[in-house]
Amino acid sequence: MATWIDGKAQADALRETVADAVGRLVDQRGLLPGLAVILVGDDPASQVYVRRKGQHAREVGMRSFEHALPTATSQAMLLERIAGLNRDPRVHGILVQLPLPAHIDPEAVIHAIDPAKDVDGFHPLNAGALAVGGEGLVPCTPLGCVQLLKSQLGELAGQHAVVLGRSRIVGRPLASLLLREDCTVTVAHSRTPDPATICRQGDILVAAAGRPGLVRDDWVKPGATVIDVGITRLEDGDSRRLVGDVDAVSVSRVAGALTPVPGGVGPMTIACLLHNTLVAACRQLGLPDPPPSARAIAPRDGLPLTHPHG
Ligand SMILES: Nc1nc2c(c(=O)[nH]1)N[C@@H](CN(C=O)c1ccc(C(=O)N[C@@H](CCC(=O)O)C(=O)O)cc1)CN2
Repeated sequence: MATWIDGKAQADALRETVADAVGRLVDQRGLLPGLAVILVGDDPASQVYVRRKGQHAREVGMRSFEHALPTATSQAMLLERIAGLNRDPRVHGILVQLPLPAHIDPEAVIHAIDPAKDVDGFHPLNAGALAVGGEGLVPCTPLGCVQLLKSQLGELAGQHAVVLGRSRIVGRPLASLLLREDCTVTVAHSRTPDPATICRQGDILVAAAGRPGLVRDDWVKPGATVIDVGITRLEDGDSRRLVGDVDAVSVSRVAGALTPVPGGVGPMTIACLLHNTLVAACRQLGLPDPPPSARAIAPRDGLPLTHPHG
């Protein structure tokens, strides 16, 4: 039976570390990191995530700037808002919540954000830096996945990691990050023939395909560490539930360890956003990067065998 990797507990620990570092920055340097989050439209899930980002930013002692814009906002108006935030010295991190309404080109929006404030790590300068092993800002979900893997396995060097999915937000940057950790990396995607056979070769398997329940027990190498990035809302009459890309019931019988949905990668995404905002603030002021979170990446043991969040 697999061990559950508790992303919520890891995210709590990372937020505490960020809060300590923010406290030191305020006390010793008089610097208050600021995070600006822009939401266009009224997608209910995005509203939840944006509200949580603002709330968690305030809880770790940062300044939070929340910009809720109507669905009809034009691309030009959005770009103007971003230009204002790029100029604002109180703002060290800028994020535009995705997805955007169909009339707005996400590429144009991502390009408009100052790369030094791009705490999502999506700007081509940051994506390029990650691809060539340079110093940029790293997308939050892949960063969270690597922290969860390190919490479980310690050293990742030499592990064969299979990443299922090649999106710009998760699959591609995660493959680069895992290479940086000296893993052997295979990326499988929607055009890969026989993905089950490829996935079954992974000591680490990250499912980021956006297809609920795709990964079943016969896709998983016995004892593998499985990270489930998928979050799909299923509604069945009055009942609603969140499901991942992994069929947790069958996979938990084969895997060595597995992240739950909810309570796995999702909470780490927001905690890593706060970490990125802290890093961005330090860099903009010419200060050294804060040390990586010892508490959040220390291997843990004694984890429960039951699903940690019900
Ligand atoms: N600009 C961005 N847009 C989006 C990103 C992103 O990283 N940057 N990622 C996702 C949404 N997202 C953060 O924005 C996100 C998704 C899920 C969670 C989370 O904590 N999920 C919980 C379940 C919460 C629920 O009840 O719905 C969990 O998995 O336990 C946090 C952040 C797309 N857009």
